[in-house]
Amino acid sequence: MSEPVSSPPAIVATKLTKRYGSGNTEVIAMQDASMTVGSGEIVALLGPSGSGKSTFLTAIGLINPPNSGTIAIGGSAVLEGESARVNLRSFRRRHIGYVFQKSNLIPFLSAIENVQIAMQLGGVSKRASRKRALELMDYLGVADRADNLPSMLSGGQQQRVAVARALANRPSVILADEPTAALDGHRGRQVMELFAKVAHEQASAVIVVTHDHRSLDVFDTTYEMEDGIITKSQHSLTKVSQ
Ligand SMILES: Nc1ncnc2c1ncn2[C@@H]1O[C@H](COP(=O)(O)OP(=O)(O)OP(=O)(O)O)[C@@H](O)[C@H]1O
Repeated sequence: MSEPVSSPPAIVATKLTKRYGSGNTEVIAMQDASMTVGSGEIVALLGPSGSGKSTFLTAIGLINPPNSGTIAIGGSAVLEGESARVNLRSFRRRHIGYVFQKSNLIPFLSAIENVQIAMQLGGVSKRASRKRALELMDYLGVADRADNLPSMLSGGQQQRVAVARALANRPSVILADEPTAALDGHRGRQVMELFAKVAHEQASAVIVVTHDHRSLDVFDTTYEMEDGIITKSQHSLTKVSQ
């Protein structure tokens, strides 16, 4: 009998290093940062302000390449240092859902159009994209604001629309940078639980940068970042060994 073929981890980041500036103003924002995330795994990345969390996440999101190190997604080498091995824009659109600290919605499109456009750019019809957008917005409690412009929504509502947009294409990788900062405790918890559900049910790999220690129980693994260096935290070691 043949052995089952095991699929490669969804994300393998190896020894990522990023410097900003040079000479006196040089900052090493990330140093030899490595992380492997499996399909269906949800990971928290904690750490003080300025420790390099956004630098790491934007590197994995193919937005802000590292100076050195490699990133493989779904078993394919995508970035080797600053060199792209794929067309980053189309790869990002197909495989990565990103939630920024600020919602970054397109101001002249309605909330639902902001979610739909992510799907329509990939060839999904207007009708099908509207149906999925409404389902996601309903789940996130913003369906009643579907036809409003972002400027008519609260910060928390805008962020929930941004989460719906990130999930729209069922990406294999979801990256979220403090997605619950603008939400109250209850909504924040719901969003974290939604990410966990998406990870476990759609087999997406999810990395969430968070300061919210109240929701750490939803994560499979927890990493900490300090002065650009990433380590696996005791919390996740305890959880794995339970
Ligand atoms: N574009 C940039 N130019 C110069 N330095 C930068 C730039 N972006 C980030 N840095 C520096 O790199 C370091 C890491 O920043 P980063 O934003 O990754 O940290 P962070 O952990 O995400 O912080 P926060 O929790 O406050 O968002 C900091 O010292 C920051 O000042």
